[in-house]
Amino acid sequence: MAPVPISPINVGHIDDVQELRKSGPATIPERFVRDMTERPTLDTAPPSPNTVPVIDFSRLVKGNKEEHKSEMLELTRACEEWGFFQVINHGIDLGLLKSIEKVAKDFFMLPLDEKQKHQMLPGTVQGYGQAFVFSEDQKLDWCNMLALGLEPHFIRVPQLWPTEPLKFSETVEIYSGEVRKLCQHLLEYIAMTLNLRADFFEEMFGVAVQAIRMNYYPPCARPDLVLGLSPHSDGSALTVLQQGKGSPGGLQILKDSIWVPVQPVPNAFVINIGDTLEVLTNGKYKSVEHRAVTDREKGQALYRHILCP
Ligand SMILES: O=C(O)CCC(=O)C(=O)O
Ligand SMILES: [Fe+2]
Repeated sequence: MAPVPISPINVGHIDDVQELRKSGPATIPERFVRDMTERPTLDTAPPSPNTVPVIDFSRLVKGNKEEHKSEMLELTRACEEWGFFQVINHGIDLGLLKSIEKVAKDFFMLPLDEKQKHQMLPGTVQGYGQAFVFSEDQKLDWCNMLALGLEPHFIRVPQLWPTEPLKFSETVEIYSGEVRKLCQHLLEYIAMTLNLRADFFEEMFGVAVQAIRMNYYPPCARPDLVLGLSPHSDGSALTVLQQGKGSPGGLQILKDSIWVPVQPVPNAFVINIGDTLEVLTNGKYKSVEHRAVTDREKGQALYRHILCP
């Protein structure tokens, strides 16, 4: 047993979901079982036109006039009607995408006591564990999380990698730099869809704070009873998600009162508008509620990156 951190918040006993899965895969402890109203319906395929818009980033950057214009219109529609879009042809090296997936997955596959050396303290969102647990009565997510805070100029990645520390830190740092640039460009195009100067947000935010997180949703014998991640909206300006290769999906967004799955597109990033942009645009662009569901057979590691002013 890892030492229980001393904290003024009593969050009760929190089982590690990967360990639960190993010891008694069919038993779902009560704290993970959702109330009827919250349980996911897993078999509802979305009507086909009802899918999250896909933005071809290369057409925004170097498309001809027509291509650029139609992509900008699609971006506007995505921000207004969905609050979510997927970005393809984003220019980030696909090898880097693979590497980040590997380091994330490798971390989650470490023995529990290795991971718990970086245990998250209750009420904080830094380190390994269950984030956002604030009380004993709260239902728990079927998810393990590794949260790494980043600072604007100096990216401080803790040495979390027991065997190859450099590989972990370096990969995360290089990747974060690339994702930051992509976010900045997207914010420029988003500003332009609002008839603002391209550098409007950059000027307003200054050097934005970046935070990164890795989520792992182990397979769950009863995906109908649990949630991988409770419904929420993000407080960020923009959030960037990378769904793992061969991922069973799991991200769902609330659209017209229906939970719509975001079908993974190979090598794409899923981008969503956070509360900050919703407020700044007076609600024209939406920060949409979303959640994650689990899969019976496949686990999924997900890399999440947020940019907040
Ligand atoms: O894991 C997912 O699919 C969603 C993650 C998410 O919404 C978040 O980290 O804020
Ligand atoms: Fe989120």
